Amino acid sequence: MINQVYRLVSPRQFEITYKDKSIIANDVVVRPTHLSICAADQRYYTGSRGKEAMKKKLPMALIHEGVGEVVFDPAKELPIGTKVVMVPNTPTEADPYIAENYLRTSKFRSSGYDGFMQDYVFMNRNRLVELPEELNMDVAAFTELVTIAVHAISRFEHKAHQKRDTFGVWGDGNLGYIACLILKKLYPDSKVIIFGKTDYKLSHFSFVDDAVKIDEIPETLTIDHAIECAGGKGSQYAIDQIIDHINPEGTVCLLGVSEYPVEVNTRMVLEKGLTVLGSSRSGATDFQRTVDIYKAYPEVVDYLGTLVGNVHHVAKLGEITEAFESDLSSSWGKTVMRWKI
Ligand SMILES: NC(=O)C1=CN([C@@H]2O[C@H](COP(=O)(O)OP(=O)(O)OC[C@H]3O[C@@H](n4cnc5c(N)ncnc54)[C@H](OP(=O)(O)O)[C@@H]3O)[C@@H](O)[C@H]2O)C=CC1
Ligand SMILES: O=C(CO)[C@H](O)[C@H](O)COP(=O)(O)O
Ligand SMILES: [Zn+2]
Repeated sequence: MINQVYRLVSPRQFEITYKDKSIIANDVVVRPTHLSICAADQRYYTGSRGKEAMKKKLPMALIHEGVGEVVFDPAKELPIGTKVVMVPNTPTEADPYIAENYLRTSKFRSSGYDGFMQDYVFMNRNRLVELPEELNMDVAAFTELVTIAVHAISRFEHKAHQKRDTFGVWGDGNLGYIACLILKKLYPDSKVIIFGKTDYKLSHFSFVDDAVKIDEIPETLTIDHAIECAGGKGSQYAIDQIIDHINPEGTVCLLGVSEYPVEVNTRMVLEKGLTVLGSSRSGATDFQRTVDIYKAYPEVVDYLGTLVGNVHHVAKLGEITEAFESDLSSSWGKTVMRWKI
């Protein structure tokens, strides 16, 4: 069959490519229904990802956050119409010590390999996690971003000491919101504090124990562990504040992506004996754990609904551009594309 793939060819310019795909292979064929735009997609779309990466990775279909419906399963295990979340990471080997998303051989969709902006996506069945039938699909669209927080917290659980009375999360955007929400569900007795820049954004974090503006942090405020979700230039400032306010032997989870290296006060990292734990992307087990969380705590899905920002009906190429442009000018939440193309 001929599959249409919607690729970014240069900043702000998408083109359609036609790819011949065999449906006799073992792959399950999924029709994407709801896609969501990540900050990483925007760095490619706007060209801010850096010349070298742009040259190396384009042309490429963007989007690694998405859900869809099964249209064909050669093994007939998944009924047609089954709702699934698609795992963008594709490992090519297994390792007993290194998780699939850290293997240098793994392929990650929309970072060098075609993402989900296609008519049909062909996937190994171990890259699909079944979703509850009644799930809000606008929310489900950005499940991958939820898995990022779940993955980082899973790593934290294995590596951090057991005193977990107070968590600090830096970054009053999408990932910060999700990290606070998952922490509050998994550690209901712990205090979760969000540190951000903007009152209007902080007002959305209704479930946290405290919301603090980063220029008004009391000197005496301390936390046991921290998650940094600021990214970009904000990362450096956030890491500095985390190091100032974290208790000795705490764990600092770094999630924000910066295009340029940031400076870290290593002297205080040493003096306080901190563990700095970087996390990137996620794997199939994180997707399963995330869907299990949705099932165990349906209210999590309701809270995630607060993050649904602009919802776009996308039926033609120009409407993809409209969705990306409106995402750039939106101050809160995720942009979802209902994929009708
Ligand atoms: N590690 C991983 O696998 C993943 C990493 N990411 C990365 O995480 C980062 C956040 O993503 P996302 O939440 O979607 O982006 P958002 O832009 O929605 O959130 C970032 C928020 O942090 C705020 N901020 C900036 N500087 C600081 C600071 N010093 N202290 C506290 N808050 C600050 C920003 O405010 P303002 O806009 O006003 O500057 C913004 O509200 C990005 O870099 C993204 O690429 C995303 C997905 C996966
Ligand atoms: O968003 C992400 C995962 O959800 C990662 O930040 C993204 O994969 C980083 O990739 P790139 O190197 O292409 O920016
Ligand atoms: Zn992403």
